Amino acid sequence: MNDDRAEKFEQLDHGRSGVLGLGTTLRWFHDPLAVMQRLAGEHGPVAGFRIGLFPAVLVTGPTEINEVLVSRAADFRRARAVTGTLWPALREGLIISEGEVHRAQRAMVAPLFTARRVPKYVDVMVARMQKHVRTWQAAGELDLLAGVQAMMHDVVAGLLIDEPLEDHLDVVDAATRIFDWEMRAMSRPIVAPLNIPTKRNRDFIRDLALVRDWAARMIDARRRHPDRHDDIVSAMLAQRDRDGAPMSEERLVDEVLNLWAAAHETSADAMFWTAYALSRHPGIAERAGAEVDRVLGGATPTAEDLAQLPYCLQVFKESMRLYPPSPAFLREAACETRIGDYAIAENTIVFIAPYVMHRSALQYPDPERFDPDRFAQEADRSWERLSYLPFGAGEHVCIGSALALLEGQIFTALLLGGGTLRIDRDMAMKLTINLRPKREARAVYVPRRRSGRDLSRIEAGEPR
Ligand code: HEM
Repeated sequence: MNDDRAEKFEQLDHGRSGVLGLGTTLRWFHDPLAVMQRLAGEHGPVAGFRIGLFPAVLVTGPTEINEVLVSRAADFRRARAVTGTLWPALREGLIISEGEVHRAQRAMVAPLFTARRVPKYVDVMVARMQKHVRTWQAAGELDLLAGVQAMMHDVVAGLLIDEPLEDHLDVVDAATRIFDWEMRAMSRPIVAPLNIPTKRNRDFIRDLALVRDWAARMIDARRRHPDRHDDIVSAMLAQRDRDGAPMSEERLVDEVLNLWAAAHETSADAMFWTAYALSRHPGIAERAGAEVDRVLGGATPTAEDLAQLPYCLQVFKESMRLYPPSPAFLREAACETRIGDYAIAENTIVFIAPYVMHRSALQYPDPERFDPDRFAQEADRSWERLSYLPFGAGEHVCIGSALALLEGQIFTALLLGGGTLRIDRDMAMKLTINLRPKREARAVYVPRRRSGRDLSRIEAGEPR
């Protein structure tokens, strides 16, 4: 333990074990979001419970979350249940690596995603998102989750490799199935190990080989012709560590898969919930739409325009408060330690739940209300550092947060530039690894009129 005063901390009650404790475990797999809310309501920011035989703790207070992720992070490692399940797909990339491997890899990749560098990617994001939003407008109706997932594959693949997605559709399909396999594996109590040849497992192994082979070819093409490409894979190839060595071939392939997985799933869910929140709050959509009209006047947004669209960014941030794409993430106590007032035994599973903290009245006045003004530039936002964690914190904090904020702001502007979505019912949420809608969300795209013109007909590049 990194603190030798352990004896003064309370023992955490994990409830009953064995068959008697089965109720919480079953409820957890049925509806983890509800169980988390209940546990935090009954026991406060550090709540003990059990998943099957394993002692677990739910951490939902800002100070206590900060202990786990930042100030006492050395006492907590990635949960082995997660790393074991995800290893075949993600291997030694950033998402599940730890220690020296993680630090070295992060030092190579982080410079590509700084707030100064990411505006370079705006044009790719705009072009690819605009194509999809226009298709929705033309169709008039869509399955919103499928729509944003396709859009974000296009965006993320376009950032990784500067080639048309249409030339790589088999790879996108395989990547989609790999990510689905991961989501499923993470949200089931029992999963058939990969060496059992179920159809799902055989498909997964085949898909993985296809995507890794594709990534290796993309890397090779960029290694042979460094001047022909300007994308993230080329930028990773050009990176050097402290000793001047490049990333190995294996690590590069791992990282392509890691970045694609990390960037795609979370971003697609963030776009889904933003569009959904706007559809349920027409007044806020109207206000953001007026900002878009004033600044863009129907033209395609550029990196310079984004500073003039603060309310679109506020909308996106508030959507990630109420609907954090990563509602809970996992750690495991690497030694005997403590969280808040409680002693924590080695190997205890630790759930960190921004979802619960973001909806707590202790942190946010009227927490269930969708109110982008919480994030207004002139508002007091001193709470943001500790109480708002859609991107996590500490050494594993999201490497793509600056990019994700741009994506969300651009998406909001593009969506509202042409109209707004209408979804006629409240969507229930479910937790996979991410926050997903429980059921299909059919959305109707309603074109908006500005100054007597039908915005859905305004083409890119029209003078403002
Ligand atoms: C709205 C979109 C996004 C959300 C909500 C999000 C959320 C998160 C969270 C909560 C973590 C930390 C998990 C933990 O501590 O266990 C994380 C890590 C990570 N994210 Fe994101 N993310 C988003 C977009 C992106 C994008 C666009 C990229 C790619 C450029 C990305 C790449 C990563 C990577 C590589 C990690 C692992 C970092 C490490 O452990 O060093 N994410 N993300």
